[in-house]
Amino acid sequence: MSSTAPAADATNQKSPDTPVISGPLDEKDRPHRSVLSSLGRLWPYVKPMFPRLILSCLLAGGASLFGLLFPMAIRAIIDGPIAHRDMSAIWWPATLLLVLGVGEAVLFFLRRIVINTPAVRFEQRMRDDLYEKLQRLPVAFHDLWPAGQLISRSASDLGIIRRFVAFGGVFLVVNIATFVVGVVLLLGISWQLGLIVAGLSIPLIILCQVFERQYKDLARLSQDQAGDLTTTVEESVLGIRIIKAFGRSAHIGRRFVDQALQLRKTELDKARVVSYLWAVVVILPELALGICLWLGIERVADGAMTPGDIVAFFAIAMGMRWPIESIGWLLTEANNTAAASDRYFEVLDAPVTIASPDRPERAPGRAGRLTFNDVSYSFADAKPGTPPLLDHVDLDIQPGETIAVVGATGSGKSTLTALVSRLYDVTGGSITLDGVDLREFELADLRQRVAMAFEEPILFSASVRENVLLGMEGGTDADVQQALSVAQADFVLDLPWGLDTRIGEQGMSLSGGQRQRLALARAVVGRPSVLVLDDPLSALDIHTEAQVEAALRSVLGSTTALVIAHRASTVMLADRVALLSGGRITAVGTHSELMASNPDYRHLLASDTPDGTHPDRAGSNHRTDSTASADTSSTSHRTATSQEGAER
Ligand SMILES: Nc1ncnc2c1ncn2[C@@H]1O[C@H](COP(=O)(O)OP(=O)(O)OP(=O)(O)O)[C@@H](O)[C@H]1O
Repeated sequence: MSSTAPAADATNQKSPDTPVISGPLDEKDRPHRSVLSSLGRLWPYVKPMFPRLILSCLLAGGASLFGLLFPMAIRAIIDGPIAHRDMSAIWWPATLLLVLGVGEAVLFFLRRIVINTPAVRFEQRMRDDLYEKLQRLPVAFHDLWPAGQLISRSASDLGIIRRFVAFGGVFLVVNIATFVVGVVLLLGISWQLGLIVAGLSIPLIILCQVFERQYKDLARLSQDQAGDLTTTVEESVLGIRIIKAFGRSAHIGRRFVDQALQLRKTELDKARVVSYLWAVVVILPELALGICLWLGIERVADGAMTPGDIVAFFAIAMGMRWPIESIGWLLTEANNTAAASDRYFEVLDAPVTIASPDRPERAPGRAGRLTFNDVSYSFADAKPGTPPLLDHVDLDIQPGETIAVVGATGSGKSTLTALVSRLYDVTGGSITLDGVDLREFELADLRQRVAMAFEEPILFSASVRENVLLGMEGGTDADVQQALSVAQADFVLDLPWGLDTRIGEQGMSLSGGQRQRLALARAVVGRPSVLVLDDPLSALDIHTEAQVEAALRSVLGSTTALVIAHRASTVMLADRVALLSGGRITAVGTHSELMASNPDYRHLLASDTPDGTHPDRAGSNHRTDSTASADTSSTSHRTATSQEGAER
């Protein structure tokens, strides 16, 4: 056995360099970043489109400059042909006006053309990276993150970021540049009046800093609240049957309304802060222009300025109003984008704690000996000091052997089986497959060797064939049909379009038992070395279960299997049974040995007939003994709950 796998501590005391998986952080736990630093993190995505962004800035800047030069042409008309009553000289400033007007429109049009495609690609690359990261992040991450938070990050947040990078950011740069160029032009016309307008920048800078401090937190809060709202909508859509069956629409509706009201309050707080900013941003230029008008008229009267000067000055100053006023709105967008960027990178920065090793083991063959060596496991969010859920578990499963894991509800059976395909990694000890630590396999390779079927069968919005193969390379219709036959799921061949019938969400409705059998077919289709069955037959009636088990035996004869069993009928599939109790495997033996010798096991699998035989199984040719096929006392509960969840 290779020994390069990392040794892990069996307790919940994490070493300082263990990457920690956490859910969305509270505000107090988040690192504080300035808006610039949050926006700066977008650079790797912005970089490929940077030349286009520069071009876009130049085009928008050129258009704004044309706008600013407009008044200069008017000044030339007033102080030239009009003042000298010489209309023959009007043609060139008039032509200039026309060129400037058409040029401004053409440049704005070109700017849009130049930036549209790269902006859409930019958003797509960010979304692809987020999706790819979500696929690589371990199940422990997804356990802790509400789906709505992830959906909102990959949808609305990315829209906010794209709009700012392609539009808001460009105009923030262009409008600041327009302000600077405008001030230079004004200083050229009259340095005294120009200084008054230039002085605007001082209160504006102070104001922006105060605004940033107040607004960014609110922007973040509102995006988080929108994520929570998305989670509520998602849960109520997925759980609509439960909500309706319990008549809880009003209750869930109230929860939604409460959250929506919180979001509304935050949006109103944002609007309040923005309105203060806007009020000042709009008033400041008006004040400056008022002062300039008063002084300007005096200067024209004194002959220090021509009428053309004053008209040009005010036309330029008026042209600068929008760039100044829009700074308020653009700062709002910058803050929204910074908050969205923080939210995006929180997911991208999350550690991928379960990954392929640098030099994976390429052990051939499929003997399938599965060994748990002193395995411990604690959930990442378990309180420090709580005992591990699994504690020093030792179990050796021979190639081709089927072991049933039996234990009380919540004893850790599902967690134990999830360790086999590294949905979670052991926190102590190791699991080996044919002597190789699971952490030394390439993940894709491991998950080809180990297949799982869960009690809650998830089907995707796709055809039967796609659901069974789930991307398995080289899978043929013959493979699918064989797997369907093992899982007793041939019923799909009678569906309207056979293997092409769309099922899953928005597809053909299937019953819970039918879905479980399809999920089982998915598990067996790849002929894995190890099959992990997490109570995948719980929704089947006993007759169908017996048929599936009979068909499964042909597969299990050559496949190592770990089967979670809640009822004796499922235990019947196994060669041996392992009892999980208090985090440990406390007994291993055949069903009859444990029934005879272990009171805990007897208690868990208590028979429902006086002689221990199930009425439907007595006399059948299953591997059985006098106590074998009885359903457990917990069966009715399990079946009820699984039907509640699974039957459609
Ligand atoms: N992601 C998680 N984070 C923290 N605790 C968890 C998580 N998932 C499960 N648990 C807890 O771990 C314990 C074992 O859960 P597990 O699903 O493995 O039990 P089980 O034996 O399969 O139960 P059942 O028979 O009801 O399916 C439970 O107490 C459960 O609440």
